[in-house]
Amino acid sequence: TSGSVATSPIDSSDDAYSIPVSIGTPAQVLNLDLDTGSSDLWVFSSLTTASEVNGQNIYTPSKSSTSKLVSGATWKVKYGDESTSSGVVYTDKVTVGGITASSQAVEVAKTVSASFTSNSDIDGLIGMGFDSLNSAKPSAVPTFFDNIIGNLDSPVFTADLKHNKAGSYDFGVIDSSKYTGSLTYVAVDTDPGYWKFTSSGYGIGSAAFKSTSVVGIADTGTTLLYLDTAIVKAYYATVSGASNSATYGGWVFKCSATLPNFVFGVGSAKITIPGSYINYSPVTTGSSTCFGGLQDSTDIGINIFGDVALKAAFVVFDGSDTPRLGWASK
Ligand SMILES: CC(C)(C)S(=O)(=O)N[C@@H](Cc1ccccc1)C(=O)N[C@@H](Cc1c[nH]c[nH+]1)C(=O)N[C@@H](CC1CCCCC1)C(O)(O)C(F)(F)C(=O)NCCN1CCOCC1
Repeated sequence: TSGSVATSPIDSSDDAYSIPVSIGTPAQVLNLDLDTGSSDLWVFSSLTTASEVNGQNIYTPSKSSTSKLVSGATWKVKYGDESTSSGVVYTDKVTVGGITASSQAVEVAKTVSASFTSNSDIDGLIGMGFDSLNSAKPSAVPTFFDNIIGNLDSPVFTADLKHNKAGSYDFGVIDSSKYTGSLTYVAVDTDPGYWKFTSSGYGIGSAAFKSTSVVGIADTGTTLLYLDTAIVKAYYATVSGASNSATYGGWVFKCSATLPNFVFGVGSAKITIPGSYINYSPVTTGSSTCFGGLQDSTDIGINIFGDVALKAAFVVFDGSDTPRLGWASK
């Protein structure tokens, strides 16, 4: 089997990309953030503290004839941006892009942190990282991808994220109409559970490409591109008036600045991020100071090829026995 689901940016800054997910019988449709940087499928629910729900769609297990409580199971996740959620676990029928996992662990939130409450565009997450990152106790529960992979024509899902318009996630098929040229594959290190790979270098604008190994994760759940200090400094050295602002917690520049393209290498292939993608957004609405889409990864401790990078490419997440990532331009 194979399937495809449209994914849309939740806002004009492409802060995150959500997909409609059907849960239960009859179907309850929630908009979940497909996140390759984590491995919990969790949802706002009828069990979520009422004061912490603000406009999100909720999953009500008691209204589903196929829901089952997983006795004694609990979960708790904390994300890089310090947001948290926790609760209990049900199993239920989950369908994404026409593909159904008949008994998917659905982690039902009893409590969520303020940043989730304030984001009415996201009703939860569907983690597509490796199972080692799953937070359920006393034992981890499989991801949606893990549950369907055996039924897929090919053990893959692909990401075709776009700037300010709908893209798609496909499951079980690599649609060659969605990219140009050929796919270049790189190995994935699944420790500790991210889609971690080594980029072969970078180029700034028309400057010569610098061959150097850059280890990072392909993370659909992270908005920006986070790389080593040296690369980030070299990039913003070409942007007159750019500075690393303590006030705004990162590199900023005049919104009118012309930004050079940023190229990253994957094996012998090169992915070009248009300079315009590196103008993330004004630091506050209406400001003429803009925050960069490329930021320093030092405080994170790992380089992250987030949506700013991913939306410049077509990416194959290959979950075969030897996991790998395929990259192509588009
Ligand atoms: C808010 C913002 C200025 C636009 S942002 O650029 O910070 N964007 C957020 C995502 C977002 C978009 C829209 C609204 C709200 C939040 C962002 O990029 N957050 C990253 C920032 C980060 C990463 N690392 C350090 N900082 C993050 O936490 N991403 C996680 C998913 C997010 C969580 C908040 C809600 C949206 C989805 C993530 O899963 O991709 C992750 F990989 F970064 C992460 O935290 N993975 C957690 C893995 N743990 C390891 C231990 O076992 C449990 C799982």
